[in-house]
Amino acid sequence: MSKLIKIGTRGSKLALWQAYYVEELLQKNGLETEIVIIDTKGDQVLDVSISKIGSKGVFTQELEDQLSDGRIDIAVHSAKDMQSNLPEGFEIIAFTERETENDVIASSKKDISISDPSKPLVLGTSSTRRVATLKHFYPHVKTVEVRGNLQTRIRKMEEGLCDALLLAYAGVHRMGYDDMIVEKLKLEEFTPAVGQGSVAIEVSKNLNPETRNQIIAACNHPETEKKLRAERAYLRVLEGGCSIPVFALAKMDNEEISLKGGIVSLDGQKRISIEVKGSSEEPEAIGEKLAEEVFALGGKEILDQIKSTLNK
Ligand SMILES: NCc1[nH]cc(CCC(=O)O)c1CC(=O)O
Repeated sequence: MSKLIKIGTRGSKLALWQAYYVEELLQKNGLETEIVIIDTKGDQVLDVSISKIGSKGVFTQELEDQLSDGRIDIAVHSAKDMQSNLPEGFEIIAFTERETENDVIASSKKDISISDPSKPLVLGTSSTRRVATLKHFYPHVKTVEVRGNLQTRIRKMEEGLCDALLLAYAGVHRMGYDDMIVEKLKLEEFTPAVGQGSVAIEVSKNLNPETRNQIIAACNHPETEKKLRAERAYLRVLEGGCSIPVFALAKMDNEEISLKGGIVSLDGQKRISIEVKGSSEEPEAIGEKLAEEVFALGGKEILDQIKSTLNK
């Protein structure tokens, strides 16, 4: 008999969607499940920007505490929100099949365009990558910081804080707000954050091997896993979490991975974006090669400058 799998998740609607999605994958494979909702620091502190709370583990710490003592067996997260280096004793064992990776503009208004400088536009976002990318490609667009879950952000937009929101397609789609999408942004400009669109399953390294294998068989999407390993290796070299404006997107064709990625300075002045290729047998090596080449082109200076600004 297989054991009951306790799925730990944050309580936001998007987090719950992810938990139910994973639950369904597990149940389809004959596993029994239970969902445990856990409150995290990132959910409680809504008035301080994430980059100021300290990016490390604001959304993951409490889930890891419960993984350690066995109150939950797996923690479900947006892959994008996972630090590139997990604390000792934890590992990601599965990445679910990736959703469309693009960023999108979502609004209740219809006449929104980011490429027409004659139309003033205020976009709500709290991502340094999105703000810096806008400054680089669309300097006429103004931004305002909007935090909170998707529902809260939409409410703030409708109250007039901004004209539209800049969000991941995956989240908007999962929450059923497709009809608010006014523009799907180009991957070449708004290259997504590492991991965007996939759901990651984190466990304690003490999880019993049989359960571990059952979870992998039920939930892991091997192509997504290889792509995200390449992307995450890039992020690991840069020691960045989701608060640093770096980006990377892997594509896989047969057994070859091409990884496009780079970094953009906070003021949008400098942006490096390149592509490297390699064998999907060694995805991490591709991510490391990307980091090396980005650094060689001046990325290290941009990164150091970003880190010193964010740590002030
Ligand atoms: N940083 C918050 C976050 N984490 C994951 C998603 C969306 C779903 C995903 O990318 O998997 C979002 C919202 C957003 O960026 O618009």
